Amino acid sequence: MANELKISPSLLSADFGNLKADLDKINQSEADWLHIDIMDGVFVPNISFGFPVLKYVAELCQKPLDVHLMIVQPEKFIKEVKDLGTMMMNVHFETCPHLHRVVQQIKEAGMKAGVTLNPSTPVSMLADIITEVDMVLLMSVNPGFGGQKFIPHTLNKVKELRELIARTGSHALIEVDGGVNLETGALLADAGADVLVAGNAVFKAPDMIDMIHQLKQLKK
Ligand SMILES: O=C(CO)[C@@H](O)[C@H](O)COP(=O)(O)O
Ligand SMILES: [Co+2]
Repeated sequence: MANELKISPSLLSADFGNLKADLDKINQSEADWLHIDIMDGVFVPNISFGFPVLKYVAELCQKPLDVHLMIVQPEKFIKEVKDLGTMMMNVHFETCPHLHRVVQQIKEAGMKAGVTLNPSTPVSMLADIITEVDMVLLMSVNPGFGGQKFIPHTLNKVKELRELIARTGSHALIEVDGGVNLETGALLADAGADVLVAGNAVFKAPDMIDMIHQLKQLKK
């Protein structure tokens, strides 16, 4: 269904001692994508996983990969991201002084291009690029860690972005990342989000597959 809410579980909250078991569950679930957070300890105060580990994840995961790069100069890694078989490459607005060029490079490499905004970056900063991007990823926490509390102002940003997309005829999807659970997810779906990223809510749930099913039921 074109209008269905998409769910992208965030690998950062997986059990890395049992990664294969968690990925098997994702494969069996109604998850639409797998969200992968790459951090460099420079743009954000944390380091996550690199390409040797992700190569293994990509081999095991049957869902399209939604890669979120929290690194400086993300354009240096377009080839490595593409080689994982990535569907959507998300770069941060705050790390790309030449954002238009980076978006074109991602698309030329054969991936969809997403642009991510930190909580303090206004939606209006995307006015001149919105028709070029496939997705906008709104951070609803400050990036760097899973398990943080949802920032409610994100709901206003989703509505504002929905208006910008309608006004410009952009086809961009709206994805939201950080502190998403059944409660905040319902509010986001209502505000107009297309894709919800959920880390702790999915991977720490007693029944991951059922939690993904419940998130999928939230209506846009
Ligand atoms: O990009 C990030 C954090 O920087 C996210 O993708 C988190 O991994 C989401 O985790 P939860 O807030 O849903 O636990
Ligand atoms: Co993320």
